[in-house]
Amino acid sequence: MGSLPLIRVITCKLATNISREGCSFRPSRQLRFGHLLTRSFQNGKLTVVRSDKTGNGDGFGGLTDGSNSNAVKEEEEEGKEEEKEKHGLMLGIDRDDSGSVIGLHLIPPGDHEVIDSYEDEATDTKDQDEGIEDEIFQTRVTYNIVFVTAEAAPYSKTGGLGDVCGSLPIILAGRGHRVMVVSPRYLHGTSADKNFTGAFDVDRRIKIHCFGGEQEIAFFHEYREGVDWVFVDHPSYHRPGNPYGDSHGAFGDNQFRFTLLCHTACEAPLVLPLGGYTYGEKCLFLVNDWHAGLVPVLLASKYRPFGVYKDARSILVIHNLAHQGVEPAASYKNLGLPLEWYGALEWVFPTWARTHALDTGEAVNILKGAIVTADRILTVSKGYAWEITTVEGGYGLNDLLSSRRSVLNGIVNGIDVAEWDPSSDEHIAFHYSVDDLSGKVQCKTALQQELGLPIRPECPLIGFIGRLDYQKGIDLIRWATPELMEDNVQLVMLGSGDPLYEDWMKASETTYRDKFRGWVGFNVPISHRITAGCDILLMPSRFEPCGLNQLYAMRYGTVPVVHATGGLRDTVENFNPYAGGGSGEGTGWTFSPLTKESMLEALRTAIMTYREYKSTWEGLMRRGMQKDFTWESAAIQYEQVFEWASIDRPYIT
Ligand SMILES: Nc1ncnc2c1ncn2[C@@H]1O[C@H](COP(=O)(O)OP(=O)(O)O[C@H]2O[C@H](CO)[C@@H](O)[C@H](O)[C@H]2O)[C@@H](O)[C@H]1O
Repeated sequence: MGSLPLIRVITCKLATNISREGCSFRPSRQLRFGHLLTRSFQNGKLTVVRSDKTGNGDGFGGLTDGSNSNAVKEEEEEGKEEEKEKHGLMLGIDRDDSGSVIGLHLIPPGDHEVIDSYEDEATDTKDQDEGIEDEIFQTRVTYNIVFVTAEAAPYSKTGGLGDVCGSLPIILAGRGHRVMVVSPRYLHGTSADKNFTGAFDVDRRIKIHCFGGEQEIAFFHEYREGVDWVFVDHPSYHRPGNPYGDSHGAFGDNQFRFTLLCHTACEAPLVLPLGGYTYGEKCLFLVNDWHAGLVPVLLASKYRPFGVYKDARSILVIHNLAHQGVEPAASYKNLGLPLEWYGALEWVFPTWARTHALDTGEAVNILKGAIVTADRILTVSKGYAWEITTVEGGYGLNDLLSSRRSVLNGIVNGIDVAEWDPSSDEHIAFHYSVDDLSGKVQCKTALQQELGLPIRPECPLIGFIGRLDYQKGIDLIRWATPELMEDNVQLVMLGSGDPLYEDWMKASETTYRDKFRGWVGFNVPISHRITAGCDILLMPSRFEPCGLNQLYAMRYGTVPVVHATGGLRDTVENFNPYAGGGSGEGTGWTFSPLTKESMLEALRTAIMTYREYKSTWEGLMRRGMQKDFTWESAAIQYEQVFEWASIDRPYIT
């Protein structure tokens, strides 16, 4: 679990049920969504198949290239039976004139060429993990992909969800898929509204029935970087604040607002003729966090019983399990779901979590609904994929997630390496690269000057960027600051969120006038300048599904000091000064347990290294800068999951 084991889709024993992490591999009419695929593996263990029998490329698993195999040489014929034994048989799909599947047929072994095959099945997770990361796909299977998300940068962003849904779709589109992103058209009455000026009303209206009424929805659309950005327009998205709330807290009608998003996202592929053609029913929904969580429930309960979306699949992507979309049980009737599907969302809090004697603990939980109906589940790192199956990290959903372990994987996020590039970043005054680091110290002094700190190029400058939230371990920073400020260091923090910590940051500026700056607010240019100007980035997250700031930091030669959890542990390699023949290995420091003491100890080790071992420090910077955090490798892994999703039958038929 948590890994992405290689799938043997190319040749299979006709006995059909090939076990893949407990899943059955069954021939079904939903075998494939797209067209053709060829693939190769670097480590020489790949089976590549080609067949011309199916004409339309419908080899089982979709691994055909239509090249001629009729002229199979005689010697090859002789080996057919042996080959059959060794590699199994292939199934092709028979279609009628309309393209509907009417049956399956065997493709004789000679009609597909096995260039090489798995000799040894990976016997443990590690082997399997290494396998998928070594794969080089030449993607020819293309999918119609529909991202459903509460935010997508640059249109809307409050955190990492916006980053991911703003960049992964573009990468997937660049790899040949047809990609639509469905997200609300937020208008907050601020300058951020101009982000939507490139999107135009497509003059298509639909009515959504929920919350005891009928809601009219309009669609805005922008085609940019190969992606159809579709914005759901409704008055409830037009208000001051951010996508989820304002200075008074979360909006009270978020369940309504995101119910609208989900219903609309299900309609969009059917009704929007983008570029002249709808996406149609055969699409793959990427459902991000609880806001989009009703999509798989709707597919199963509202559409499939009427024969719609039979060939669609849904993949739930969990960016943060702490937010689940829990509301009183009575709100179920508002969601536009059939009554008999209540059990999918039903959630009963344990007795200790109930707030008063009459509290029955009954609620609806949208993320739970998605977990029990989605075809597959992804999280944003392997470490987090495991953590959410544990009592400590599962936020009450660990048992359910464990029960779906066979379809649960973790893929570490990539980053937008064009936006986050120290050699060309438009937000920083000086540029630098791994070959010439000289601009970094200039970025540091520029940052000190901008923030009104004493300009001290030799002074270790520590940064923090993120939501001021329990998740981010902000309380630990607060408790450690008095001790940290006794050292000869500077600390700059950028964030917004819990007013308690916003006030503390402001007050600390006065207390530690020459050493501390706290920028309260959400400011992307400043986040770039802190990332470039600091020497150390501190991330004491209590849990961190992936974390992007440590990735940005490493790309900018800023050494991360992080709590060893989730994606932070997966991406930051703890510094080992003795490895590499004494030159050291690693890209930062990972500390554990999550205590003030262990955080300070890691920070002090980093500060000492910065001060006293300049070349070692440069080695740390360079190794981080040279890491590959591009979306490409993540996209390849996503495609593998798409393939698995399309091969399996819908989880709920
Ligand atoms: N005040 C501010 N001003 C400007 N920019 C700010 C900012 N506060 C945060 N940001 C930016 O927002 C993003 C935060 O991304 P993270 O991945 O660190 O956290 P988040 O918890 O939001 O995301 C969740 O989803 C992502 C994506 O999957 C996971 O990586 C993560 O672990 C999970 O918690 C970064 O781009 C950061 O620079």
